Amino acid sequence: MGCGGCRVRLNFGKVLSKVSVFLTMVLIFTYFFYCLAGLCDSAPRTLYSQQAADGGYDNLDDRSQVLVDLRPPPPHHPGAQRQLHKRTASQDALQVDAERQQQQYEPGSVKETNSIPVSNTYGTKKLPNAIIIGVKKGGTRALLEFLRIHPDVRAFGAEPHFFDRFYDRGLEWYRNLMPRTLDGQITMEKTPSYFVTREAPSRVCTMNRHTKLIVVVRDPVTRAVSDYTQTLTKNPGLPSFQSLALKNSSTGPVDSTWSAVRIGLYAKHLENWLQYFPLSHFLFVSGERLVSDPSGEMGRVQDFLGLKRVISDKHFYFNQTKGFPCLKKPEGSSRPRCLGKSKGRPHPQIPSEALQRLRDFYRPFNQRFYQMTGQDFGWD
Ligand SMILES: Nc1ncnc2c1ncn2[C@@H]1O[C@H](COP(=O)(O)OS(=O)(=O)O)[C@@H](OP(=O)(O)O)[C@H]1O
Repeated sequence: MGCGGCRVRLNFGKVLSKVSVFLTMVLIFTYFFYCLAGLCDSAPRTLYSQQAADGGYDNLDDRSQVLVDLRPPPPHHPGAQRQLHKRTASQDALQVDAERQQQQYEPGSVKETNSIPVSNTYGTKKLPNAIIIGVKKGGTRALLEFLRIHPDVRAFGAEPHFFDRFYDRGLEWYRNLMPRTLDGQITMEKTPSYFVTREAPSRVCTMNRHTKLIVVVRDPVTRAVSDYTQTLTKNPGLPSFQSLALKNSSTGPVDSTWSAVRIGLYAKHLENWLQYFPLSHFLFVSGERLVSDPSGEMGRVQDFLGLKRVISDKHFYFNQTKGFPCLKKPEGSSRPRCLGKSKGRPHPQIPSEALQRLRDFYRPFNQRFYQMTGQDFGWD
């Protein structure tokens, strides 16, 4: 009786173990076929947020690159992944800004759907070696986006405003915003207001006196109108350009205290920078030539940065509708793209007399700027 009961329990146990082996096999095969169907590679999506934290936009189209990038980070970065989640509110805000600015690219008529987000957990975050310090409305976004197609350039997408607004947050905060770079790659950012910020030169110099500085300059009169157009878009009730640029209801002298006018006094701002950096540390990019001959201007920029000339004619096409050069293949995309609507927008009509007054006002400052830089930008 006792033996019989034991045998029954033994048989029951054998059946149970066979069933569990069978169920395990079913589970293994199901998972195997599920993976074969490519449905178990959800990792890239979870890691995408990290890539965003990097400030990079590496939406690679090549699926194999995804697998490469999914390898664990190198051993000298054990905490890299965890660290990426430790973000401050301001970093989040900047990221939103970066994404907004990234949307300044127009995907044309077709929505980008085939790019696969991947993370970049390689490399280290470094302080910038080169900064686009100005000028506002000069063409700084175009320059940065053109540079980003170079494999040896990694740039933070938004404007970090470290040397003017957030200096008290410290260099570590700034460094953390930067994308990761590998040996031989350069780190860049652009914040056009640095050029006109009194404290910026000494602060940049304190960070690294070897920093390369790029200034995109544009005819100060057109630049002022462009600046005004941007403010007008945000604030449609703004007084007329001429009433802001000229004192005494447009009858008096030019009002150089108005920021749209003041920013165009390039020689004055450059004097401040030259107290901390020699001229050899600067490259002055012509905003006009960046539009009329982007590859020519990009050649100069690559030489200045010590980069191989990779960006060339074949990367650009002229978009007739936009009226500007656009990229055939911007970073992270296989589709041609132009900068967004806020770049290259139509300017309001300004009375020619007001424009002439401004032209006359700027002439001596422009001449001085040409002398200082050894370059004639042909604005007169
Ligand atoms: N390729 C291309 N596409 C579109 N726009 C281009 C391009 N190259 C230069 N530009 C000129 O860039 C001007 C905006 O300058 P910034 O990017 O420096 O502006 S900002 O300071 O970052 O707001 C912008 O000024 P507006 O024309 O007044 O909109 C453009 O003239």
